[in-house]
Amino acid sequence: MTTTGYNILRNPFLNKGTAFSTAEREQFGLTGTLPSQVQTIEEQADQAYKQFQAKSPLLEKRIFLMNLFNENVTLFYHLMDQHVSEFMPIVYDPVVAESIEQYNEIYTNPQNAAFLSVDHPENIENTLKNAADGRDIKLVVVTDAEGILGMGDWGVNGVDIAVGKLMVYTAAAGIDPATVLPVSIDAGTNNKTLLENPLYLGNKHERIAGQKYLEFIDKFVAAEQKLFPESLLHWEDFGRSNAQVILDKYKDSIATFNDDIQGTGMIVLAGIFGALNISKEKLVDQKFVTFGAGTAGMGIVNQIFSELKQAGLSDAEARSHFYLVDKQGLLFDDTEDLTEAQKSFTRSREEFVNSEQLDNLQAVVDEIHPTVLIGTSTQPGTFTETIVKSMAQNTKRPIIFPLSNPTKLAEATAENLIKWTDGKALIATGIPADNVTYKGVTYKIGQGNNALIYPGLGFGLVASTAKLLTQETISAAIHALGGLVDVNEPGAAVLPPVSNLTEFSQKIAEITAQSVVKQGLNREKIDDPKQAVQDAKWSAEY
Ligand SMILES: NC(=O)c1ccc[n+]([C@@H]2O[C@H](COP(=O)([O-])OP(=O)(O)OC[C@H]3O[C@@H](n4cnc5c(N)ncnc54)[C@H](O)[C@@H]3O)[C@@H](O)[C@H]2O)c1
Ligand SMILES: O=C(O)C[C@H](O)C(=O)O
Ligand SMILES: [Mn+2]
Repeated sequence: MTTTGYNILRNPFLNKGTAFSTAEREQFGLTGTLPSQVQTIEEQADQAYKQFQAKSPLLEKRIFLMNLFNENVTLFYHLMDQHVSEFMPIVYDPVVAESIEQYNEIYTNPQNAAFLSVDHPENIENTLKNAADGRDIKLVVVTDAEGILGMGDWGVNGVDIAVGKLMVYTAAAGIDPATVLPVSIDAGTNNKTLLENPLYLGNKHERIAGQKYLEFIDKFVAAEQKLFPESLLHWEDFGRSNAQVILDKYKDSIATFNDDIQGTGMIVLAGIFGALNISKEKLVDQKFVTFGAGTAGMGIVNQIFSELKQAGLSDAEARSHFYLVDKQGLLFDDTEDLTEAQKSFTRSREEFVNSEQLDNLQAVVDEIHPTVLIGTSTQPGTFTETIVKSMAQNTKRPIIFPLSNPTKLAEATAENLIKWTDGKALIATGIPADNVTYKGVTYKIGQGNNALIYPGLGFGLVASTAKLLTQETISAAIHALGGLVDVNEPGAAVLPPVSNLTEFSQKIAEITAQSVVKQGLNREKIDDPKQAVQDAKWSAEY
C-alpha cells in the first residue's frame, strides 16, 4: 500500500485532514490537495462537534460520527474523549439498536469490519487478512447476531454491535484502534422482515445451525488464531443455544471471553457489591430471583455462585440462594426444555406446597421474598408495580436491576422503581438513566451494562499478553470496581458514573494485568504490569 497522496487522505488510520502540516503535505504528496490553512486537532474537534450538534435525531448524529470515523479515526476518538457520556449512548446502546434495525437503509462504509459468510468457509482466512490490511490485530469482536441485545436475530446488520463495542474499548480503555477488528459471521437469518427486504445485504437464507455452523466457528477460530496469534477473541450477541457452547469449547485453550455471559456477570456482581455497600448487608444473606435465565441471566447466576463459594459456602449452600424464572415460570428439576446452564440451578417441587402456581414472576416474588431481582428477560414492563411493591414489603433495601436492552425492552424504569419503593430500591439499568428526584432526594442511577467492565478487562488482557482468562482474573477485575462510589451521599448510585469511564477502566485494566502476570499467564516477559498497561495505551493525538 502506498501511503502518499490521496491514499493517505483516504486511510482513516493515517488521515489528519486539514491538520497535515505544510511539511507533511510536501512529504506525502499532498501539496494543493487541501485548503491552505493548517488546523490543530482542537480546532478540527470544535468544528466537528458543531456539525454533530446540528444533527438530529440521534440516529443522524450516529451516522455523522460513523462517517467521521471512516474519515479520520484519531479525530473521532479525540472528540469522543471530550464527550464520552454524550457519545456513549449514540455510538453504543441504545442508538446502536436503531442503526442495526435500519442497517440496509442507512448503509455506510462499514468501519473496516470483516464479513464472513457461512456459505464460504474457504474465504475465512482471506477475508480476515483483507480486512486487517496488514495491521497487527490484538482484539477481535465477533458476532453472528442471533441475539442482538434483546431484539433477536438481525443477520448481517448486527455487525454494528461489534463496531460499537470496539469503539467503547478505545474510548474507555485506550486500545489502539488500528489493532482491532470487528467481525460479522453471516450464518443466514431467521428474521422474516430482513429476508423479505429487497435491500437486505446479508445472506438471504435461513440461519444455518448444528454441525455445519459449529464447523464454521471452528475454522474461524483456527484462522483467527493463526493470523493474529496474540489476540483476544471477544464473542458478542450469539444465540442462547450457541453462546455457552462456544465459550466452553475455547475458554481453556485461547484468550477469549463472552461478553454477554462473563462481562454481564461481572458488572452485575460489581453492582450488587455497590448496593450492599450502601445497605451494609452481605452477599451471603441475599436471595436472588433472576427473571430471564438465558445467556446473560445464567452468566450472572454463575458469577454470583462463584463468589458465594469463595465466601466459604458449599456448592449446595451456594445454589440454594438462586431462583430462576423463565418462560415456564420458576424452573424446577422436572421443568421441560431446560438449558444445560439452567439444570444446575433448578429447585425441587418438594420445597413448596404450591409449586404448580409458581408459573409467573408475581407468584414467585410473593412466595420467595427475594432481596435481589435481576431482569434479563427481554420482556418490557414485567417488573410491575404490584411485584415491586411486594418485594419492597419484605426487604429493607430491595436490589432491582432491570437490565434488558435496548430502552424499549427494559423490565422497568428507574423512576418507577424509586417511586414504587418510596426511594428504597437500589437500582442499576441496562441503558443510561437520568437522575430521579423523589421527596427531595436526588437518586443517581448506575448503568448495569457490561460496557463498564469489558473495556478495562479486555485491554488489561491485551496489554499483559494474556494466554487465557481465568476466574481468578475475572474476580479481581470485579473487585476493582468497588469503592469508587461515596456510599454515604444520599441517593448514591450502585456503580460509578459513565463520566468516569476512562479512569475506572484504567484501574480495571491494571488489576487485570497484575492478575494475569501473577498467574504466569503472560506470553511475553512483563516485570511491571501497571507499566505494561500504561505503555500499551493509545491516545487520540496526531
Ligand atoms: N445490561 C447488560 O449489560 C446486558 C448484558 C447482556 C444482556 N442484556 C440484556 O438481557 C436480555 C437478554 O439477553 P440474553 O443474551 O440473555 O438473551 P437470551 O435469549 O439468551 O435470554 C433471554 C431469556 O429470557 C427468557 N424469556 C423470554 N421471554 C420470557 C418471559 N416472558 N418470561 C420469562 N423469561 C422469558 C428466554 O427464554 C431466555 O432464556 C437482552 O435484552 C439483553 O439486551 C443486558
Ligand atoms: O450491548 C449492550 O448494551 C449490553 C449487552 O451486551 C447486551 O447484549 O444487551
Ligand atoms: Mn451483548
